[in-house]
Order: sequence, then C-alpha cells, then structure tokens
Amino acid sequence: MQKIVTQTEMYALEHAAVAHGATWEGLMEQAGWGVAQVALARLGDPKGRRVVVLVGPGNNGGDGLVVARHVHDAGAQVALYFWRRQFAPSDANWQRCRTRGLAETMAADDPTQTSLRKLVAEADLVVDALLGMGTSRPVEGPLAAIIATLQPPRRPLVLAIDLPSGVDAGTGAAPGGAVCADLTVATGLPKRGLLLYPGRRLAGTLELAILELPHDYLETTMSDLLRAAEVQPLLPARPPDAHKGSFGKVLVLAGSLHFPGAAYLACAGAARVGAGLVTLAGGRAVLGSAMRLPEATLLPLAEGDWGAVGPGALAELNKALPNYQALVLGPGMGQGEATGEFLQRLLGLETPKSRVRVGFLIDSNSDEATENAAPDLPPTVLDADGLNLLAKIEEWHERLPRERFVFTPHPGEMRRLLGVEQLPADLVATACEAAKRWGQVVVLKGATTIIASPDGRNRIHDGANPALATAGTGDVLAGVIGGLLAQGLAPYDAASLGVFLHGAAAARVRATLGDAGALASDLLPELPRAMLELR
Ligand SMILES: NC(=O)C1=CN([C@@H]2O[C@H](COP(=O)(O)OP(=O)(O)OC[C@H]3O[C@@H](n4cnc5c(N)ncnc54)[C@H](OP(=O)(O)O)[C@@H]3O)[C@@H](O)[C@H]2O)[C@H](O)CC1
Ligand SMILES: [K+]
Repeated sequence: MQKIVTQTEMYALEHAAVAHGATWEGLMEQAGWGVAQVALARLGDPKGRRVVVLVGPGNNGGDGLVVARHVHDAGAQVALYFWRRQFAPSDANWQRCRTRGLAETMAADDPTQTSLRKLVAEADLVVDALLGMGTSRPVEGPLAAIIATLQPPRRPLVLAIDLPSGVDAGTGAAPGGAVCADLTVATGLPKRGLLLYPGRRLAGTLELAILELPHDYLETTMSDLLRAAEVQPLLPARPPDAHKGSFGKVLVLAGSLHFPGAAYLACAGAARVGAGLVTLAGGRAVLGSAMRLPEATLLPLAEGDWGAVGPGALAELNKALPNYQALVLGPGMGQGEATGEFLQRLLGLETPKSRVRVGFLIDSNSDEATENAAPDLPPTVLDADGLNLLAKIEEWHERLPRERFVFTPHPGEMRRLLGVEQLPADLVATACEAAKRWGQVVVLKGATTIIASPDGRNRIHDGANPALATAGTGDVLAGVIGGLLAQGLAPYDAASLGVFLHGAAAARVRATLGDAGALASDLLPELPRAMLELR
C-alpha cells in the first residue's frame, strides 16, 4: 500500500529510522542516489548532457549535491548553482563535488540571474534542490527570481527533488509561486502536498526514491494512495448461481422539477456497478428519469411544493425502506422548505428530543408516534441538496446516528456542513477531522478526492480529470457508492471503490472524447468496463 505523509510524519519516520541504526547521511545518500537514477533514466546517454543543480540551504540542497555527484560520475556535465548555502568543510556532499571539480555559481554573485539564465538555456536538465519539506513561507525576493528563470515554454526538463520548491508539503499550497516541474521524485514517501492542488499540478509526473524506513511506523494514521491494488479485493464477488436478490436493492431519492436528470444519473450509477435492483422514489418530476431507465422500479411519493418531495412522502417511504439495503439521498432533490422538513423528519432530527428516538419518527401533525414509525435507515449516501439541507439543521451532527452515512460533499457543500466561509488549507486534515467528529465516512470531492473514515483511516485519490468537470458527475458517484453499499460493502470501502471506479470510468471517457464535451451520462457505460478491467 502506498502511504502518503505529512512533514511531521516524515520527520518522525526519519527519526525512527535513525533510532533503528540508520544515519542521516546514509538516508541522504539513498535519497540522492534514487533521484539520480530517475534523472539518468530521463537523460538517456549522459555523455555530453548538461545538468544544472539548484542547491538550497537545507537537506533538500544536500540531496541535490548527492544527485550532482552521481550524475557527474555517470558522465554528464554538471554545474551547481547555490542559493543561501554557505560552504563548510563539514558539508561532505559539497566537498565531494569540489573534489570532482564541478562548476559553481553563487546566487549572491548573480543578482540579476544573468549567469543562471545562461546555464538554464544551455541545460538538458535542471534539478530543483532549493527547498523541500522545509518550505515554511511564501517564496519571494531572489528565490522567486531564481524560480522565474524556469518558466515555460522554452526551458529544459525540470526535475524537483521531493517537492517543487515553494509547494507546502502538507497542503499543496504555493502562495508565493513555486517551481513548475516536469517530474518530482519524492524521497522515501510522497508528501501530501504532492497530491493536493496546486502542488499536484506543479509536481508533474510523480516518482519515488526508495528509503529504508521502519515499516511498523507506516500503519498508523498516514494516508493511503487509492490505487487499483488496494480496491481490487473490494470488488463484490459475482457467483454464477447469483440472482438479483444477491446484489442488493438501492432506493434512490433524487431529482426535482429543476434537476430531473439527477435522478436518472444516480439510479443508473447504482445499476451500472451491479446493484440487483434500483428503485427511484419521487413525485411526477422524476417520471422522465424513470422512463430513461426502464430497468428501475418506481416508488411514487406524495409531492410537496412544485413537485418536490415533502413531509407527505414519509409514510410511503418508511413502508418501503425495510426492503432496501442502501439509500441514496439528495442529488438534485431541491432545497425547498417542504423538502427540508421531509429530510429533517426522515433523519429523525425534527426536534432535539428525537435524538433519543433514533429510528422512530414523530409526526408533528399528531401528538403521538404514528403507525409510520420509521425504520432505521439502511447505509445511506447523503449528497448534494441532501447535505445542503442537513447543514441548515441545528446541531445535526450531534443528533444523527453515527456510522450510518457516506457524505459526498464538494468543497462548497463541505463549507456549509462545517459552517465556515472558507475551507482550511489542509483538506486532508479537514476531511479526517470531520469524519471523526461526525462519525460518518466523508468523501471530499475535488481534483484530488479524499475519503476519510471515522476511525482515522483515509485514502487519497489522485484522479484529476477535466472531463469530469461537468454537471451530473457527482450524481453518478452518489449512485455508484449506493450500488456498492447495497452489495454489502462497508461504507468506507464502498466510498473508496466507488471513487476509484468513477475515476477509472472517467479516464476511459477522456481517452475517447478528450477533455471537453463529455457528459456525465457517458460515464455510465464505462463503469462496468472499469470493473471488468479491475477484476
Ligand atoms: N532528514 C533527512 O535525513 C532526510 C531529508 N531529506 C531531504 O531533506 C528535505 C528536508 O530538509 P530540511 O533541511 O528540513 O528542509 P529544506 O531543505 O526543504 O529547507 C529548509 C530551509 O529552507 C528555508 N526556507 C524555508 N522556506 C523558505 C522560503 N519560502 N524562502 C526562503 N527560505 C526558506 C529555511 O530557512 P529559514 O530561513 O526558515 O531558517 C531552511 O533553512 C526533504 O525535503 C528531503 O529532500 C532526504 O530526502 C532524506 C533524508
Ligand atoms: K525541491
């Protein structure tokens, strides 16, 4: 499993490695040697190739000096450009470069970067070893000017060691600008900032230089990179003697007059990942969606305002719910008052008192519990308007039954759930803390999607795809996760596999249609193909 680390976790791992007998110098040698191998593979025959290494003041610069030595020893012509690094005889890696006679330029002697521009213009490869995990503030002044000499379009290949200089290792932020690399070789383990935007974009292709780190430290709360190997075992089995009842039933409550298509997309998403039966619940507004998917059954519900679902729908819905193994709630359902009241009562949140009566609804029109007493909800995906309506309910997270929901917010919905104007910079920590506090699985959607479990586990999906930036793709994802929940996956696994399959289907769409013009519904036929590919 590929772990992703914060600076704190990485420094702790390095200390643990030293406690187990490694040396700092040895770790740096391993890191630099690993990076040099990637550099040499990119350079092809190193003879006569020109390499410039930009060396900063810290250990990232130290890695750069190790790379410089190995690339020189392999036959390339290496020049060193130092920024804020003072020579000291104890700097063994610099000393080794001096012994080899590598050319040196000091940034302090090149205030207008004239020498640097010439070096860069003649180089085949620039190695960025200015700053790594130690980046602690926005880039400015001479450092910004040095970084500016690497601007595209005319420039050599740029390889960043560990992180592109200027990218925050924890959040991926680059407030003062940063090196825009063609590839980044992470040392030991990839840092979170390499997966989060804009860091992910600035890093280019990601590669890894292996460090020997003590593995028992890897199994704590570090993030996992969501990859095929991790999710493949989660695919539900399809025994030959199976029947539709084997794969669960999903109830989808989605769509409204304004968003009729959301219902279709969510239902079809659930069906396309193998749910046995999908039922669409709603008023006349969603009839069109039901017609588009003849395989779905329909649960007609009493309508509130403008065809939206209102509290009158509860009786029918509660009767039906025990027959379903998963519920998808919210895509395009609207945010009208009646729908809000419906949701509040469906979730048992109509009065603070109901906290102690989870699973039973009180009909506010009657003094006593009605015969419509609600069953416990099955595992439920709460998405889009469902989340927006939930966010309006006072103290919702203290009163909602825990470990029952997968929340699938995009950043705007996440802000509303958290009740903040702006999301904190550290999105992984934000998703993880929310999942813990709310007791629900949180899928924080974005170019990089974060899946966080209440128990602290979290997975990061590196699936940016411009083809996905179109209306309705979130509705498909909600349906996909619902379809997997119905097949018996635990919420965290259903969310993880769902995000992976959705991303894999999107990659297939992009491969045939390109970056623009794909429709959310184009994902649907690709979902079974993505599953087939994964099996
Ligand atoms: N620890 C190990 O054994 C290994 C580490 N590896 C590599 O080391 C770096 C992390 O090294 P570190 O020395 O902690 O940090 P950096 O080299 O990234 O940089 C620290 C210096 O940078 C200055 N700084 C930070 N931000 C800025 C900024 N925006 N502008 C100017 N200067 C900045 C900071 O100086 P101060 O002024 O704050 O004192 C530091 O001096 C890691 O990324 C790996 O590459 C090896 O890979 C493995 C072994
Ligand atoms: K760097």
